[in-house]
Amino acid sequence: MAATTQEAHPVVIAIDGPSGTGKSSTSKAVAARLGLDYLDTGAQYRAITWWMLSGGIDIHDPAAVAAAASKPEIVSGTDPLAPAITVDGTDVSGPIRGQDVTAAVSAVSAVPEVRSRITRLQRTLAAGAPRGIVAEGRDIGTTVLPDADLKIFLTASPEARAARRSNELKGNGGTPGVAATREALLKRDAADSGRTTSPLAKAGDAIEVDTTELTLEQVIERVIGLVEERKQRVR
Ligand SMILES: Nc1ncnc2c1ncn2[C@@H]1O[C@H](COP(=O)(O)OP(=O)(O)O)[C@@H](O)[C@H]1O
Ligand SMILES: Nc1ccn([C@H]2C[C@H](O)[C@@H](COP(=O)(O)OP(=O)(O)O)O2)c(=O)n1
Repeated sequence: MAATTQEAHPVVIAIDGPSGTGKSSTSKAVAARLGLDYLDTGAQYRAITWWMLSGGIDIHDPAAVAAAASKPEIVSGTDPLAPAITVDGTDVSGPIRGQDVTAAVSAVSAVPEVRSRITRLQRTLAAGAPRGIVAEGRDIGTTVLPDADLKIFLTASPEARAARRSNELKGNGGTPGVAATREALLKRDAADSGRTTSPLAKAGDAIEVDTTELTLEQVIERVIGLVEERKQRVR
């Protein structure tokens, strides 16, 4: 009998959760170690928000945001070792992390026309990833890639998340304290979980990993372990 050759099918991993749970760090490392593409969907929502703020669009007017949603060209690089994002050809990877964008992104990303545009981009990138992709965000497992091979939902206590973010902002020259950072995170969680279209939510078939007491390396190993387990099961 002729030996059958099995083409490896691209693996799709969805990692969701609130801010500061470790989605970006974990997803980048998992993608790099497994040779997969990486997609930071939060960076795309931040990029369109940056463009709206730069153009003077009133981000609290959903009709104005919806009318402009299809205008900017957003291009995401998917190399986990060199994530890149441009808007109309301009590299915005620095400016999208600013406090102004962080404060405005939940309002912009709640607008259905923004979500449908960005979701389309995300699905195109995932479908074109030759070996597969690790995509991270808020609605990847529920809406963007509901057929993902593995869905992870990261959580952590508000205190741990605020301490991590505050530390990171300090490293970038900012000075917000842990208490202020905690309040801002909880406000964004509430907005992202409470919106009507595709809110932040754990998919029914997602595996929850509480990262509060885990090091980043432990979280990465846990996710890679779950990918391996999943592969064994489908073999
Ligand atoms: N398990 C962990 N323990 C301690 N710090 C972590 C852990 N995971 C991530 N971090 C740090 O916390 C900060 C936020 O992580 P990040 O991956 O950006 O989270 P998210 O993408 O969920 O907002 C980063 O500075 C990162 O290095
Ligand atoms: N799939 C996604 C990803 C992000 N968003 C929105 C909601 C989030 O508050 C912002 C920013 O996401 P981002 O992942 O960059 O935020 P953090 O770095 O975790 O603080 O974008 C979304 O609505 N859907």
